[in-house]
Amino acid sequence: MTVLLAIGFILLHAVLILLMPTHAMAASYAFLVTAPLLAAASALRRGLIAGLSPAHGWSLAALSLLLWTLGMISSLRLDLFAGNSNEAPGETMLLYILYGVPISYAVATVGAESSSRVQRGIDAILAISLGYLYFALMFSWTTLHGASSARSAEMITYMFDIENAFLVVATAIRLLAADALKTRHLFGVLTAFTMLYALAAAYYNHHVAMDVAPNIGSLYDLIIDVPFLVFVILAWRAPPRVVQGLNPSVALVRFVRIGSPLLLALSVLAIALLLLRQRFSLGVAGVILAVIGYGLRSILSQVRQIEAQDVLRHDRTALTELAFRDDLTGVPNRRAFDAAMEREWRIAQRTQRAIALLLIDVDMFKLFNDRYGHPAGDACLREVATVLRQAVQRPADLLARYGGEEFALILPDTPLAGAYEVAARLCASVRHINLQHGDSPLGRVTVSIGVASIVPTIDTTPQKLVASADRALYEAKRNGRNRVELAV
Ligand SMILES: Nc1nc2c(ncn2[C@@H]2O[C@H](COP(=O)(O)OP(=O)(O)OP(=O)(O)O)[C@@H](O)[C@H]2O)c(=O)[nH]1
Repeated sequence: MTVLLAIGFILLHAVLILLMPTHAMAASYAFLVTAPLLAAASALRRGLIAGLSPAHGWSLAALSLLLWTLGMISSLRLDLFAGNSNEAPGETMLLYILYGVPISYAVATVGAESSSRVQRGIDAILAISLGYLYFALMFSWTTLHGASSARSAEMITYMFDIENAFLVVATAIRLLAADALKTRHLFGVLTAFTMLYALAAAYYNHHVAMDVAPNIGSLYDLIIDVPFLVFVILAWRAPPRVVQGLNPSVALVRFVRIGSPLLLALSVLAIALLLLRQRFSLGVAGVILAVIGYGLRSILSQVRQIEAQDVLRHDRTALTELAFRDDLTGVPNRRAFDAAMEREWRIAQRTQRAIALLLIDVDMFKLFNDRYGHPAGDACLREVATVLRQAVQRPADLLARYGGEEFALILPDTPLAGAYEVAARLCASVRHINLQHGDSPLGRVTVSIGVASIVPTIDTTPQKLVASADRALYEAKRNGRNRVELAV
């Protein structure tokens, strides 16, 4: 439907030029102003549909198109009401040039790394400076009344060529590296538009305006309608399949995401360098601004990267903590026990010092659960863990929940006698909290502890230490519970 309307638009444009030869200029201007206005309206509409981040890009596209429309209106005013005869009046040329600034800003900022306010502020300052430098460069070749010579008019045409080529490359790179469909749609439309516009403008500026038809009102004007109408058609519909199917490589996406904010600084630098010959101090100021803008942006990017790394490191530490901690009791879990045992065993092997292991089991815990319920059982385990943790004194000792109602304590550099002392203290500590247990002979919660200690040799393993402590624990249970037994 939009395609048919666009064809109708062009046909009507042609028919009116042919039917009204005396008013061809006015008739043609009406179409040349309407076409970019329609494109701006369709960009705004798409922005409203797309929502947030790309909306900002669509609004910038609309602003670009409006600036271009103003350029055409300015040309209309001069041609129809001021009897202009110069091809390159400054005001009109400037508006055409400024049209590229919002698109450049969109290329630099949409979906890019510039999410902080300061970064966006720097981008905005650079974009405005870019506009001002364009302005200065433009008025070094022309005045409000027009270019002083054919050479100056030609220079302005080249400036358009450079700007248009730059916009094609910039939008195409963003299209190729857009990972989100909405961003891809935005830059897909902008790439198609800037390409067609660059071709149309180059043909019109170099061939039509210079040689065959210097004034508006010829059939050549239809060429100018085309890019804007294509913009309307593409922005009106949902993204076509070819755009949906693009699948950029992660490396390219990252490169462009990080690099695109630098585009503005580089553009300011390029225009400032061009200005150096005509307006030296302004050119130098532009170069300095570009360098400072680039530097500040890089610093801010690095600050954000370091912040992100800090958050990651913090999260990783928290995750590791979680992975090695028992949820219920807060003491290290079985995984942490295994790692610690491995580590301490190797140290003991190297130093030839004894390593002791205590296996601590809550007595008649099944009956406790049955009588008081599972939640009360959980609370009991938490309390026992707290008491055990408090009773462990050396920093190198590691208390862990071994499984179920069983805890384990690794005591590096501890012979059997010392380990027995610790076990007896733990046993007494649990008894002294006086946690009621109606089905236990003592009427309160107690623990049994099996103790083993080994000086590791070539043919012993940590598993042997665990098995010895386990046998001792079994003995403690068999001998009446609430007691410590040593492995023989
Ligand atoms: N509430 C609670 N109970 C648990 C948890 N883990 C294991 N248990 C229970 O602990 C009980 C252990 O029972 P048993 O292995 O028969 O040992 P016991 O009843 O303590 O008997 P003895 O060890 O011979 O004194 C089982 O009923 C398990 O369901 C836990 O995280 N919370």
